[in-house]
Amino acid sequence: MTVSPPDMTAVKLDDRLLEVSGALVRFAPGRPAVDGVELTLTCGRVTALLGPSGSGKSTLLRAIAGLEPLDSGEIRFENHLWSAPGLHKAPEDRRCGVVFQDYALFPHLTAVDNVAFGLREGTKARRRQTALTRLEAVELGHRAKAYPHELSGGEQQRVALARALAIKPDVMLLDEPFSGLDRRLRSELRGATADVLRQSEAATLIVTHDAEEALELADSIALMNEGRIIQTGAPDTLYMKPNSLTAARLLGDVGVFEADIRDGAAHTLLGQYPAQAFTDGDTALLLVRPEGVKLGRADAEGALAMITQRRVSSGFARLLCRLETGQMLEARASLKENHRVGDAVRLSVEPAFAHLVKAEPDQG
Ligand SMILES: Nc1ncnc2c1ncn2[C@@H]1O[C@H](COP(=O)(O)OP(=O)(O)OP(=O)(O)O)[C@@H](O)[C@H]1O
Repeated sequence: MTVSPPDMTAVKLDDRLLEVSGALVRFAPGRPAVDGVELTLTCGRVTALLGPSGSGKSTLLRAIAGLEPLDSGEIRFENHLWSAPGLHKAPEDRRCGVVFQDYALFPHLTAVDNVAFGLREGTKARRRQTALTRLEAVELGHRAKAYPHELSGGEQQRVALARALAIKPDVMLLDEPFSGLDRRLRSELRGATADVLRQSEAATLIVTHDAEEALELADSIALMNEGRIIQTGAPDTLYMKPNSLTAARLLGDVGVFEADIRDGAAHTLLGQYPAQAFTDGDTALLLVRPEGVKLGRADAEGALAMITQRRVSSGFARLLCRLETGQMLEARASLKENHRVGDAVRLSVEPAFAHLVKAEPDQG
């Protein structure tokens, strides 16, 4: 049997980190825009920064790029200090590639000249050749001579990506890079963009407020709320095991049920669930993802409910069900199943899609 040698490149990339610790940015009295953020980005990996509007995502990205000074905390790349109070490495010395929401292409330069703009080394002809290679990497070599206004939104996005990658950055920062594109194009570009970014071996941070986008393209997701990172982890872990109701809601629809912890189990309207991490008397919430809700006939086991709404989504039906207590729970069903509004059903939940979290005073 042949044993492959260890992949030294991967090991080396994993060791190249951008580390944000205790980062705080304050624009005005009151809650800071970025409030003590801890975040690590790894070279060769794509991290999505997901959070609601105003949660501080762009400010954090700008602080990493060197466009916003820190009031406290620090930012280091490979242990070299980039930012700290009173210390600020200039943006052009950080080897950060940045793609802004509006792409910020120069309208008077062709695609290839836009990409060549940031290159400093070599003759003009050499820089153009490098720019062309970068454009080809995003499958736009054939549009090299086009001006931005002659390019579609998706093509402009790829020119901006090629331009940011042209300097072979250590860190790539993208602020809502797909937001100006229609839904179909957005989904097409996501996968391709993530592949290009991984191949670039930069540590990548993509800011988004679209959960589907974050789940689809990232190796890891950092959830941001009110200036803080509230949870980080692999997409599926975060989706299935959020650490709070806020984290769960940032990633998608979730049903919420009070859970009474007794004898090591969580007692809920939807049955009992193991609750090893809790002690008797705790108040917890059972969070249920719609994909895990099973619908049985009215004479089956489970909580009795009535379907109050049926909506067709891409590839499945969303069924809104009202339990006897008046609580609502969303379920997903195949389009071929003949569920109708007014049908009585029994609801049960696949344990893998149910997750207990601590109840917080402001949650409900
Ligand atoms: N230059 C600035 N001066 C004053 N306040 C600012 C400035 N930039 C951002 N803020 C405030 O800081 C907070 C965080 O803003 P930020 O743009 O980082 O959020 P965001 O999560 O990126 O939001 P969105 O998704 O809407 O872009 C907001 O309350 C915003 O109003």
